[in-house]
Amino acid sequence: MTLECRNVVWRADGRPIVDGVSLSIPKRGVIGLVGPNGSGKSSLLRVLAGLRPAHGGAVLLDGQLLSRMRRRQVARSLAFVAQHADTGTELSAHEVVMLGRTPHRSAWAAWSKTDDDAISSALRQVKMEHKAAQAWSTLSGGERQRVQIARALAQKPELLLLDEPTNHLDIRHQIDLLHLLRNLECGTIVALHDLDHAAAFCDRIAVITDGRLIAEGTPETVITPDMIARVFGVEATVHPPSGQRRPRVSFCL
Ligand SMILES: Nc1ncnc2c1ncn2[C@@H]1O[C@H](COP(=O)(O)OP(=O)(O)OP(=O)(O)O)[C@@H](O)[C@H]1O
Repeated sequence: MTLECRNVVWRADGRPIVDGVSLSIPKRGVIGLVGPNGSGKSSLLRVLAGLRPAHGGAVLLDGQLLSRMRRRQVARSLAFVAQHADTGTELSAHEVVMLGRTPHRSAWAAWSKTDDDAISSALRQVKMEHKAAQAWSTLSGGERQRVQIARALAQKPELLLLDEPTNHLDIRHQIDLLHLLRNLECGTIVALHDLDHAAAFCDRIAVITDGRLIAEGTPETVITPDMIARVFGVEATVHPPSGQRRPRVSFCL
């Protein structure tokens, strides 16, 4: 299954926030979406997830217009983890992850072993089994983030869209999560601020600024001093650590 947007435009208050973006998310591999604050990353991900209707262009899921598909059908294929995902405060962590099974269940179906296995596996993947019974409202920011990722994994998506999933996580959990994403058997697009993480874990990098996609390619071709200066206005050098291929950024502070 692939997700593709063609010349997509999304406006707010008449202003183009996503401005003619064309991008393909293949069925395997991780695309890192990078760009400055307010450049349109979250807006693009929401349009790709079908949560905001595009004002121009088209979003296609396996060649079909996403806007014509039923929400449930979309949710069986595609999971989205928002930047500040919240949920009912009365729920436990386990119950939040159970929500991920909703697209696969009918209202009258009994809870199945497949559902249970998907939830246990998702909690295990984000290392949150030990907190499964704890109330959502009492979890830390990083724990909530990991539970939301488990909810998306329990959905068993073929495509996963994540908006800055590492932003509440300590460095150990950031690295664990990025390894996890890289090893998933689904196509993934992930908005990231850390250029080194994007370079180290993503197969391709898409750069967005002022709502426009200005570069897309392998980390080696995209993460360059010129791009960093042009897009972020920061001077940097870029070298792979010895014996490695992927770029590593040093900012001139
Ligand atoms: N519903 C809306 N109404 C008005 N402006 C909006 C709306 N949604 C987004 N914007 C504006 O669009 C721009 C892009 O926002 P978006 O959240 O997509 O950026 P981002 O690249 O994800 O930023 P960040 O890195 O800070 O999370 C911002 O200037 C934001 O204020």
